[in-house]
Amino acid sequence: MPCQTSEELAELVSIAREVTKDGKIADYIPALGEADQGDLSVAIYHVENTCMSAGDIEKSFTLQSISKVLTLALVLMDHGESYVFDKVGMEPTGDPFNSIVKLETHENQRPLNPMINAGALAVTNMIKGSDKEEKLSRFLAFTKELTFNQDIKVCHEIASSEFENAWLNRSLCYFMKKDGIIDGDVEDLIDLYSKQCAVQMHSLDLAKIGAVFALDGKHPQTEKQIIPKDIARICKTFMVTCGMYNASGEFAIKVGIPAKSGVSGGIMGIVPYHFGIGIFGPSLDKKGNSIAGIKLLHLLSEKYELSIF
Ligand SMILES: NC(=O)CC[C@H](N)C(=O)O
Repeated sequence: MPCQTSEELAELVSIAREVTKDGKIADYIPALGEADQGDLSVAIYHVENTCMSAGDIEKSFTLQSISKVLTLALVLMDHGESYVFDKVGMEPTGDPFNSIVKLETHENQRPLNPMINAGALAVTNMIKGSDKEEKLSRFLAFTKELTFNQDIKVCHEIASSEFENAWLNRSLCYFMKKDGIIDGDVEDLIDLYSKQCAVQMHSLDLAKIGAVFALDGKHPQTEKQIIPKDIARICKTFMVTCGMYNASGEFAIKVGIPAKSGVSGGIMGIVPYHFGIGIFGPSLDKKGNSIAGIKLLHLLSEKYELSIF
């Protein structure tokens, strides 16, 4: 079904686009640095299978940290709650997403939650599969099912760019290996994680994944229960408490919807039982969230009273 561009949505995008100049594109993964600072797109996918979009919707982007929600859902389905939360905690952190400090100073060596890099790497390590290829293909199959789009693939340029520069993520892995949180080959894990983060899509695909979570794990198009309701609930709760990194508290107050962002500038938002939101705006604020994406969600939430609180 083709999207209809709503004028109202386009107007909000043009207001939000103004702040793109105040942010910065992430370049610690060099290939991400090629994005256009002024880009902003949004798609809204309603659970009744209608959608609206505005802005640069033809632009694709990589999931980056948004993929952490999907791998969490997958490993919870693979192993169940107690296995997963034995290795990764449930508490938010005031530290940046890639911080290593709590692994050493926290009394329990588990990473604090699955939305920071340490926790996400531990989660990726738990994906079932005989080797990294099988694990990646299971993750891709899951993403294709969620988006109902068989064309979803990994952007190998961005995956390699991350792999070649992931020194801090490697450090997190070796630290966790010492404590028995992860096992296996660290290079294989970094390869798999870099590829998972480099899965590429459009705002509409992301909005559709949001719609699946909005329906407690049921796909709006196929009506198949892709994620068990309880697991969808756990993922949404983490999105509220940790989804916007160490800006999650302020975001919960100002916007008030479960959301997850990535350093590519993507944000997935969920308005329970109504719709999923997919945003792409690569200009980031100081905490690594899409600066115009947050502005746009703020405008949408105020105008349509979207806060769940
Ligand atoms: N915040 C993010 O989106 C981080 C994801 C990125 N791939 C990393 O590990 O650094």
